[in-house]
Amino acid sequence: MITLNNTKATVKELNGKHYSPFPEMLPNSEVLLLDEKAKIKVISHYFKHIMLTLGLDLEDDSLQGTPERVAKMYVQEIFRGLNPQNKPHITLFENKYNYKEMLVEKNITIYSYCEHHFAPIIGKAHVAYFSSGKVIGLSKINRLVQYYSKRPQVQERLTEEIAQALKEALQTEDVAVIMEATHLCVASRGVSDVSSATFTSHYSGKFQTEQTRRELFSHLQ
Ligand SMILES: Nc1nc2c(ncn2[C@@H]2O[C@H](COP(=O)(O)OP(=O)(O)OP(=O)(O)O)[C@@H](O)[C@H]2O)c(=O)[nH]1
Ligand SMILES: [Zn+2]
Repeated sequence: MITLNNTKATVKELNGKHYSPFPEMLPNSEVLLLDEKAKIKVISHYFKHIMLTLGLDLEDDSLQGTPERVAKMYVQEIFRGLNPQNKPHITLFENKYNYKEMLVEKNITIYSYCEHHFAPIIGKAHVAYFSSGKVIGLSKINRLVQYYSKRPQVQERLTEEIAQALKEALQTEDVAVIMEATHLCVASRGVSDVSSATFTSHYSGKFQTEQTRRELFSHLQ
């Protein structure tokens, strides 16, 4: 039995490569208390079960480390946006230069994962805003997009979360987010359509007017 950080969580060690019953699920409230190391331990244990259930040979030296590799990848990389401690610190500057026009940060790489299949969502985000007196460090826009992407997502929520975070950071409603992405759960399995893409957008404040949107689209062409 392994005890994790004083929580009631216990997991039974697998007996060699034989399949054992699933360990008891942790309630969500206790999962949140686990630190990264403990989460990696629990996820690798479950992933080992998945591999064994699929009939994979965990004695194989190429597969032996896979449960821990996957667990580390989930916790420290592709789902790191689930940990609020990883939220980027946003640097704001005074708009001393009195820049009044639209700022567009385009072609920000999106690499997210669909929450239904845990398959990649790959695409681009374009973000625009008008300053309300504060200017954001450019790279912080990319970092915010990355942070919300590193979660199991649906594209609609991802678009809204980015828009909301920018509004809070910049203290303005004048924000637009446009996203175009390919969902590998649509392309590589199921309906297997490799050419379709999904387009989502959020327009608020000044971006609700036709003229401002036209200007934004002209920058994106
Ligand atoms: N709205 C929305 N749907 C998504 C997104 N990513 C994946 N999906 C869809 O989520 C749906 C899940 O539907 P289910 O019927 O439960 O899953 P499924 O049986 O695997 O469906 P198929 O993909 O059609 O084989 C699928 O239609 C996916 O295409 C997203 O970002 N937004
Ligand atoms: Zn999916």
